[in-house]
Amino acid sequence: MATRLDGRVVSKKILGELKQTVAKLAQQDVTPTLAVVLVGSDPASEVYVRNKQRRAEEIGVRSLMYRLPEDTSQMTLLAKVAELNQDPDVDAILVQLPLPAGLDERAVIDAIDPNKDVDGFSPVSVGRLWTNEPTVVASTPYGIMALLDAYDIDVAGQRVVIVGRSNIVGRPLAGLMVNHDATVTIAHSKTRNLKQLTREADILVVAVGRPHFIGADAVKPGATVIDVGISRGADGKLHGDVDDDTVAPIAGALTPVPGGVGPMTIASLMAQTVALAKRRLHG
Ligand SMILES: Nc1nc(=O)c2c([nH]1)NC[C@@H]1CN(c3ccc(C(=O)N[C@@H](CCC(=O)O)C(=O)O)cc3)C=[N+]21
Repeated sequence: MATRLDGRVVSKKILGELKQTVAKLAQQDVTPTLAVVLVGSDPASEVYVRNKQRRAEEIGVRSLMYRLPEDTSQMTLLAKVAELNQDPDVDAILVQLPLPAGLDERAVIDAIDPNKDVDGFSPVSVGRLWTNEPTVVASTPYGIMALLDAYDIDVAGQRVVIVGRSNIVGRPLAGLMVNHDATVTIAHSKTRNLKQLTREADILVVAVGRPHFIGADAVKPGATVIDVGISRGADGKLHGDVDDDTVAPIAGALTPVPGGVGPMTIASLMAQTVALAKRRLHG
């Protein structure tokens, strides 16, 4: 039976440490402040927003939430971003993705001050990631690396297959994995013989957003399987992309959904918000 990579336990520990850091910053009159913009409503974003508000409160990070209506114009959204860029009390800005159809995601991301871009989506941050320089990185990939590290799963020299090439998970995770000496393949919807490929993975990461997409026949026995998917089923429950019932008995390690990558994403977002706030002290 696979070891359960418990994101709740690991994130709790990280958040506990952050709470102490935040308390120290408070003595220097710094309150790390995260501004979140959610346009319309996306189910995965709603889960994220709810949980991060809760965690921010627990550790003393100020979280400002801006809910804009589904029919918000590009101009209004850009004006909101500009306002947050200029606000000296705001350390970190996060615009929830995906944006409703009709809004230009790239233009919005490019409008965020790279020094406040806590998702690491700005071209500057992406460039730094791929040249292996210190930078803010997307919270989900950051959280996955932290989770593997907590369980002493070393990625160096391992064959990593990432299914999904999104800017928020697949691509940045590939960069981090390469920086940590893994051998990385990114698979996607056009990949041929996907199963054959995923069966070669020592570490398989799945981020496609389709429940039960990966079954036992797509996993090498003993492999580490990271399930990034999160969809709400007709039963109202959250489901990942991996078929837990068949994969858990053969995998070496597996992240549950919920309770795996999700909580790690939040802890990583908090860690990077605090890191951005620390720059107020050192410039
Ligand atoms: N700019 C941007 N950055 C993101 O990182 C981003 C985004 N937009 N849009 C939406 C997705 C989705 N996402 C989640 C993060 C945590 C949970 C999470 O807390 N999951 C809990 C759910 C627990 C529950 O409520 O039952 C868990 O898996 O245990 C879920 C989803 C971040 N995303």
